[in-house]
Amino acid sequence: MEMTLRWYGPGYDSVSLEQIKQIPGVKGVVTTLMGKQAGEVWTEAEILELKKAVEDAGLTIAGIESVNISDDIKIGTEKREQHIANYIETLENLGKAGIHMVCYNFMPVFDWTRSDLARVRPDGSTVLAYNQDVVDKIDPAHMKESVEKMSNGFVMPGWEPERLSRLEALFEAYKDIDEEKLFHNLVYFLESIGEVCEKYDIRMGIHPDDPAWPIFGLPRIVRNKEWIVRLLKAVDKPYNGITLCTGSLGSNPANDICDIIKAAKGRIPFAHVRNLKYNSERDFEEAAHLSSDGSMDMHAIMKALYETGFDGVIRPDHGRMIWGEVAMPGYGLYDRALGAVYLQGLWEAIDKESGKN
Ligand SMILES: O=C(O)[C@@H](O)[C@@H](O)[C@H](O)[C@H](O)CO
Ligand SMILES: [Fe+2]
Repeated sequence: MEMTLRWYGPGYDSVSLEQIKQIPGVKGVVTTLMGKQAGEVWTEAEILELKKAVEDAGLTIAGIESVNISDDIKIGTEKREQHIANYIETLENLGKAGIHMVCYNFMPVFDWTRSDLARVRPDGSTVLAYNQDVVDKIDPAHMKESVEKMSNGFVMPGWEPERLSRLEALFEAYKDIDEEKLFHNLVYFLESIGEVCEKYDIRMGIHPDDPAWPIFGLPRIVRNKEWIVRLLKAVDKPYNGITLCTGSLGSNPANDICDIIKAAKGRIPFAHVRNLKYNSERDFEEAAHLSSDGSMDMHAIMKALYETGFDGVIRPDHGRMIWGEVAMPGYGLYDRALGAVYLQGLWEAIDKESGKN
């Protein structure tokens, strides 16, 4: 496994590459071109510039998180073909630059959703949290204002101002899209990019929906073992894989993460490993990565990855805000660094005890 940290790119991240380089065991980052709108081409020159910035700091680009998919592709509008052609060109340019892992998601309109970006935990840290009752009261048309107030002035992934100002039109465009249509459009997209992925040995990792159930009346499909297995079978090629995100899949306690890891064996190019604390059926909050701080068994998760031969890119996911750090919610340095080292500690122990090494 290759331990990394997510880095948002020059000008977008409060964490520097120099800081990331000092986290033990972290040799690479997963990054993106933040300024790009979904549907646009990433040129070779832009990719090489990003690559140079990372490599000049002594790190590597282990993969891209994310090359976002436009709503036109998800809905299947007449702009879909052009956007897919642009996506293929982007993959070609990434492949030429030696980048072989790409994360994306297929959530309509929103990326991840939380009701609280700074809930205070008993230890005084603040975390992202989700409460269904609060979300049920949010009028999606006014979400722009609420999110802007909550995000400390940072741009949140998937919640870019450009997208939020088109909410009403977007909801309208999705009105006939149910789970089956969305799934069909996802398969269509994956089939269309097969050739370029195979040519450049690019492994695509779809990120699960977060939380793992439909919200605001919009369909969400990458949310449990059944859908994941169905998707892996529908395009049964090594390039079609998943980003195993424990926090997203784990938002639904009915999801057995270790079982999903086993079911997706060999098809997990990327893993996001973090812990959550369930407070009730309708409320969860993020926790430190350490098992005892939340509700998940991180040792069992790392062991399932180990035992299924996981050889992909991995990163800690959302961290708590601790020690007075001011950063994009979930993406400070300190708690993610603790997470990266803890996960490597688990892996080292599992590896040594396996007797294989
Ligand atoms: O929850 C997060 O912050 C990330 O895991 C997602 O934003 C993820 O990058 C996207 O869904 C993948 O496209
Ligand atoms: Fe994730």
